Amino acid sequence: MSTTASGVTVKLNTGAEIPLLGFGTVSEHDTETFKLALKAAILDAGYKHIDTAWYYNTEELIGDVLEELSLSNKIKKDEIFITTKVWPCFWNDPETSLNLSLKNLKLEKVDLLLQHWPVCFAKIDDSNGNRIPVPKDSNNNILYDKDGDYLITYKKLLKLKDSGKAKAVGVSNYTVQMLERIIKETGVIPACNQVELHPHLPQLELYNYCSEKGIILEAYSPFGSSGAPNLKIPLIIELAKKYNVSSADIIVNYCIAKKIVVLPRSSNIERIKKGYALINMEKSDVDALDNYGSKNPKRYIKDSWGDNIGFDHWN
Ligand SMILES: NC(=O)C1=CN([C@@H]2O[C@H](COP(=O)(O)OP(=O)(O)OC[C@H]3O[C@@H](n4cnc5c(N)ncnc54)[C@H](OP(=O)(O)O)[C@@H]3O)[C@@H](O)[C@H]2O)C=CC1
Ligand SMILES: O=C1O[C@H](CO)[C@@H](O)[C@@H]1O
Repeated sequence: MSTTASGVTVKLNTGAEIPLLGFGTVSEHDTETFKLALKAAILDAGYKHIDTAWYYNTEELIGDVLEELSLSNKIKKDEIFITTKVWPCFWNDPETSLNLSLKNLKLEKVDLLLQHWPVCFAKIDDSNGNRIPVPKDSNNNILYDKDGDYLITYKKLLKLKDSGKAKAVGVSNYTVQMLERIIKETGVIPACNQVELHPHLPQLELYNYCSEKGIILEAYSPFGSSGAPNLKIPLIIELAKKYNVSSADIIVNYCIAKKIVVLPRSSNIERIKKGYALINMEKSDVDALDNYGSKNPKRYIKDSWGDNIGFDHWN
């Protein structure tokens, strides 16, 4: 067993290993800060998994860093597990989205391709021919495609897997009901479902369903997103004292103990270099964290298109 969180893996239903710790790549910073953070994550903290998306506008920077590190023989590109995602404005042509991502990333294939949200936006290009990520009318209302269906996107993703450009395909922001529908209609179980998940939102019903079906759950916004509010939860601070680690280590290990892929983000080089300690968290502590979040569920990512999915806990 590895002694650092970056070395622990779990098997996808394709048979491929996925590292349980992945580097989140939403960025609120300039391009140089982002690249330095990513280099520290790979070279100092030993990250072997990067989570990105066409929507984040960081794919090209990731591609540059991977190219630089591989040309200087510091890494081999195929040692790093790469996930990218198809945004809802590409719901009906995910191949276009994947091709753009591969060009940005300077790769021939990705390890995992996810449908980013089970919603379908209208396809509108700007005057330069670039797809508008979130199309809106003059009243600022999002324009959905009335003929859209997330099942169509999933079926097209399965074809992309057959083409070899995506080694595995999965979904993101799916409910149990949505998973049941795509599995019933296609007979194919997605490799993973990436959702908001942390001790304030343990998603136990989804966790039990995915465990039973062999779908790997991935936890986004583990720290509660910008400002990391989850690090201040009293129970987490208490457990950090008990194990003599940081609050961030407790959240990462809560996920690892449950075999949930965890995707923290940071731009702070010192923090990134430190990585996350791997601890043997007692089951009673994992259960206590589950219990905390089940009693006080809190969702931090409240994108308005989530309304269409029927997410609860918008408090
Ligand atoms: N599929 C989807 O729809 C979604 C996927 N994601 C994925 O999940 C990733 C992570 O989620 P995200 O919402 O970005 O946020 P996180 O929950 O990872 O939190 C990021 C924040 O935590 C801070 N932080 C990190 N470590 C520490 C620490 N040790 N002490 C104090 N503060 C800390 C960071 O600040 P600092 O930079 O200063 O360290 C930053 O402000 C994304 O980057 C993306 O890859 C996210 C949202 C939706
Ligand atoms: O993946 C995602 O990141 C953004 C910002 O958190 C969110 O809108 C999207 O689902």
